[in-house]
Amino acid sequence: MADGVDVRIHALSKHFKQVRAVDNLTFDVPPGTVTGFLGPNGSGKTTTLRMLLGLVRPTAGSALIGGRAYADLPDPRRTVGAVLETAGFHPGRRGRDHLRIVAQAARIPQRRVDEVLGEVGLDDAADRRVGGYSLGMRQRLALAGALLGEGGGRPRLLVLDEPSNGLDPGGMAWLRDLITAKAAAGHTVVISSHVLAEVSRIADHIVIVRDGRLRYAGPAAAMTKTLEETFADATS
Ligand SMILES: Nc1ncnc2c1ncn2[C@@H]1O[C@H](COP(=O)(O)OP(=O)(O)OP(=O)(O)O)[C@@H](O)[C@H]1O
Repeated sequence: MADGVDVRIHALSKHFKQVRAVDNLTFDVPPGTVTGFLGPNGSGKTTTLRMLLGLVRPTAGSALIGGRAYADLPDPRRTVGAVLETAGFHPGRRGRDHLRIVAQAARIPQRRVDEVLGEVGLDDAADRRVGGYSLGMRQRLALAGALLGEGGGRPRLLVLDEPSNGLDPGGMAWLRDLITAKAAAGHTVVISSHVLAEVSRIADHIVIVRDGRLRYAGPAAAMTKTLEETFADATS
C-alpha cells in the first residue's frame, strides 16, 4: 500500500428485508485521492458509508479501512473523520462546547477545537447555541468534528456524506477547496453526492451506484458516458 489510508469494499451487501440497499458492491479507493461516490437518491450510498464506519452490520462482504474493519482500527478517531448527518447536535449547546466534548471523548487535545473552528470558518459563531445555526453552519460544525483527529502529519480517511447540503455557492466553493487541500496533504477523501457537478470537479476517482449495485468505478476522466446513462432516467 502506498503511504496513506485506502478503502476496500468487497462483495458488500446490505438487505433490509426485501430491500437490497447494497447489492454485492466491490470497489477500491486509492490512498490520497478524492473519490466521488455518486448515485441517485436511495441508491445505497449512505448505507455503504455506514457499513464502512461500523454503524451498520453488512449482510455479506467487507468494508476495510487501511486493511481493517473500523471496529479493529487501533485509533479510529485519529484515522477516520466522518460527516454523516447534521441532525444530531444538542440544540442548547454552543458549537465550541460540542467540539470540546467530542475532543475530550476521543482524547484529542483541546487546542484542536480552536484550530478546526478556524478551518471551517466558524470562529465568530463558535459561542452561539447550535439550535440557532443554519443548515450550512451545522454542516461546517460537523466537518469541524471530522477534522478534529487530524494532526502530526498522519494521513487519514475523511468520509463525507452529502456534505454540501445547505451550503450556499460560496460555501460549496470553499468546501471544494478544502477537500482538494486535504487530498494534496495526503489524506484520502470519500465524498458522496447525488449532484454530479459538485463532485466531478474535484474527484480523481468516481464510483457510481444505482439500486445498490456498482455502475462504474475508476478514474474520473473516463466516467462521463456512464454518468449520463445512469442519471438519464432517474428522477433525482
Ligand atoms: N434502516 C433501514 N431500514 C430499511 N430500509 C433502509 C434503511 N436504511 C436504508 N434503507 C433503504 O435502503 C435504500 C438505500 O438507502 P440509502 O440511504 O443508503 O441511499 P442513498 O444513496 O444514501 O440515498 P440519498 O441520496 O437519498 O441519501 C433505500 O431504499 C432506503 O429506503
